[in-house]
Amino acid sequence: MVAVGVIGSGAWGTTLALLLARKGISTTIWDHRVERALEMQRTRENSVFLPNIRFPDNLSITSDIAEAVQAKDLLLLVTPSQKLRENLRLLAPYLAPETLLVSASKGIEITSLQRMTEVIAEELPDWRERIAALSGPNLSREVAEGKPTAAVVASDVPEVAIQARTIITCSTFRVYTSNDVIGVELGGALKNIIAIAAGFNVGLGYGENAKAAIITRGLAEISRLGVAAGANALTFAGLAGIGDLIATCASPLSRNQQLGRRLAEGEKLNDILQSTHSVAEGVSTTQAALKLAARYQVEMPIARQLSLILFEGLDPHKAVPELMMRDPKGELEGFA
Ligand SMILES: NC(=O)c1ccc[n+]([C@@H]2O[C@H](COP(=O)([O-])OP(=O)(O)OC[C@H]3O[C@@H](n4cnc5c(N)ncnc54)[C@H](O)[C@@H]3O)[C@@H](O)[C@H]2O)c1
Ligand SMILES: O=P(O)(O)OC[C@H](O)CO
Repeated sequence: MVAVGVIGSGAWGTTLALLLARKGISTTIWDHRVERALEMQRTRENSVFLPNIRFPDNLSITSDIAEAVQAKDLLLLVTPSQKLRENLRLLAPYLAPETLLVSASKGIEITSLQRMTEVIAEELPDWRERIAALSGPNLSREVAEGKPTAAVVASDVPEVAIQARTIITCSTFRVYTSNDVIGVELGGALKNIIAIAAGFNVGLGYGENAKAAIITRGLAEISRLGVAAGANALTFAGLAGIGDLIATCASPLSRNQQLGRRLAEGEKLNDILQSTHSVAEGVSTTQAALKLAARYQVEMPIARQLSLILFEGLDPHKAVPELMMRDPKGELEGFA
């Protein structure tokens, strides 16, 4: 029988655990805090991130990392991206040689500028050939409620992507495979920057034209950096690219979009971050993306203006005209 461990019990880790358990897979979800694990065991729900969605009986919750990791066919790594490395170090002693490692986190490690699968490969070199990344337009609440959703799992090793797809796919969650790990991971991470910008659009009361411009010019920015980093440009026309941009820029369920809206409405970044347990990956990804953009010498004007607003106090009302009045350009400049 297939057994899966899920490292990280936020909204997405819990949702993926629910999907797998509902499919009949023996699933163990790990929370790094004993008291939260005990509470979920007792109440059989994740009242913080997914209230009123009951856990199936074959979903176990633990704060014992060995129990979550030992004898698993697949481990889903779903921590905030800046916390992945420390968790890999914690789980490494218990990992079986045949376990597949699938990252479902969407971010870039700010200290190393590595994608999540690069962090995994560096920390766990013996599992190099067993790593994959899962991404796509996957707002957790909709997935947990069983609404039809599609995603993509990418690996350098085709059989690994296929094995992961077989384990994760179910009647409400259709998983495609890809061999473009760079594109799938960068699409998922970088769209969070654009989702924050889309939140500004909501908060500032701009309309649908502006939203469409943010999505399409955001896609141009993501694609420029992605291709320079080695991704296949076509990946950004797929689920991990435009697909995820549409979902997060359109839906008020997106935490990154919510953060942008609240900033535009006058709240301070630190106050917003302190007011929530949820991770808005776009904040750290904006910093990481601009460093990568400098490395690859590509322009990311939306990310740059967002960074000035987030970290240097630029007034969003000034940021937008500055963005609009940059040097005129051809639409496809920077691609050829
Ligand atoms: N929520 C979604 O809809 C969704 C969908 C796809 C991908 N993701 C990605 O999944 C990742 C996790 O997001 P989420 O939405 O599940 O989280 P969340 O924002 O709902 O909650 C954060 C989680 O991180 C945990 N955490 C904090 N510090 C930790 C540590 N040191 N070690 C382990 N866990 C720690 C918290 O306990 C909490 O469970 C992010 O990279 C996110 O972008 C989220
Ligand atoms: O809520 P967000 O903004 O972290 O987005 C969640 C998912 O990444 C959507 O695909």
